[in-house]
Amino acid sequence: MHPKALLDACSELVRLTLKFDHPADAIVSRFFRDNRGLGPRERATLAETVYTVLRKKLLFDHLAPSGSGPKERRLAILGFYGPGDFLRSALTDQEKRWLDQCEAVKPEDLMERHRHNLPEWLVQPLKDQLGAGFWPLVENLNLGAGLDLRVNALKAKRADVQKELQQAGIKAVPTPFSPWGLRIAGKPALNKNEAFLRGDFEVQDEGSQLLAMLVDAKRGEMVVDFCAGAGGKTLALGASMRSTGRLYAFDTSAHRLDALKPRMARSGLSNVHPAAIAHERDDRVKRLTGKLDRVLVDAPCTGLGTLRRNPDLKWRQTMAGVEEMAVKQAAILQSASRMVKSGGRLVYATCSVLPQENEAIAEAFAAANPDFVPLSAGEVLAAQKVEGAPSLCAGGEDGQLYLRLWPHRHGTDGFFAAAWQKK
Ligand SMILES: C[S@@+](CC[C@H](N)C(=O)[O-])C[C@H]1O[C@@H](n2cnc3c(N)ncnc32)[C@H](O)[C@@H]1O
Repeated sequence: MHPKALLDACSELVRLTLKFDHPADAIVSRFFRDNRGLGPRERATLAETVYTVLRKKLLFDHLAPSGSGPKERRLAILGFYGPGDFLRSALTDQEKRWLDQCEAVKPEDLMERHRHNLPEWLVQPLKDQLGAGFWPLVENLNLGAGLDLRVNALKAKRADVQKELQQAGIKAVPTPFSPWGLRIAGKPALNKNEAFLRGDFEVQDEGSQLLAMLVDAKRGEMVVDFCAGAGGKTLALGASMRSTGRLYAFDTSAHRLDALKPRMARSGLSNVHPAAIAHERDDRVKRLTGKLDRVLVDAPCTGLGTLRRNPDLKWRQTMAGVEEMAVKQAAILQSASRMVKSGGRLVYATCSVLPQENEAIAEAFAAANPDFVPLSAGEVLAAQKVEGAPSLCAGGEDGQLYLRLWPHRHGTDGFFAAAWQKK
């Protein structure tokens, strides 16, 4: 594609994304579906340009007014993903001079907001938690996320999958904490890979794998994945149960559960029972009162732990939205907890980094439910020989009560999890 045409396409995609009426990944996928002639390189340029604009929106909004032409074009020029001379061949002389000026701006001369590119309401909660770690997080969020795989322990060994990928020209290294994880450099297409089609692995962030380890579902047990969605964690739980026992995958979205079905077929699991529920107090839930060995509540959340891959979320969420979400999270956790049997385990998890969705929910639940005894996430993971388990945790007297993962510290998305045992 000619550089000018590619820049025009980038500008159009930036324009569509900045309406914020749908998630950026959905808008990008739709754009690709509508423009089937785009090659892999052009797609990469388009997607990365849009994601850079979303990541650095405050800075680019600050620089854009000094240029001319449609705003989305100026933003696409600033965020363009690709060689500088390729981009410059699409620009007018005036645009080239403007871009030179923008590139000459030194970070130290910028205001703080133009360096962190975060909405104000999100800055303080992050600074309060991270102190000096705030800026390393900011830098990490700009790098984008890697690609992690979870090897399906039911079907394959990690070393064998690693070798097979290597033979297919894909370099993968074991993840540092999860015994099932492989981390891949770049973003190779995997959906036609033979090992993938055989069900030997799934794409899953190492953080999600660690959540499944915290649940530690065993052979023959009765387990519920309460907010199963497309079943990422369901599949990990099913494999750790070695496809025995009974694993219910509940979700209010039948549409999301539908996406679990082909994954289940590949995985070889025969113990998974997906079921759409109307809400968290559904009759299905009531019928299982006191019957479950393990219940995972992977609660709906703001997703602010996934900003590396979903940078639009910081512009699509608000503090009012967080508060609304917290009410829902508390209600789901309370209702799901009724299914746990005496001696059983309850795990509450989010992919958010905000205490309002995490510690606050866990603390309020613990205070209202003295029959649930908090478990130390650090101890649960150390018992499964997760290396450096305490470094993955925070909270409680010994700093090991909750699983608390951060992109800049652990190379995963941001995750929180709390676990309890029912008396
Ligand atoms: C964080 S996502 C789950 C991701 C999934 N566990 C995975 O690993 O791929 C949260 C899910 O909660 C579901 N949900 C929202 N409200 C719910 C409710 N009241 N009861 C059960 N599920 C709910 C959403 O449809 C969404 O799929």
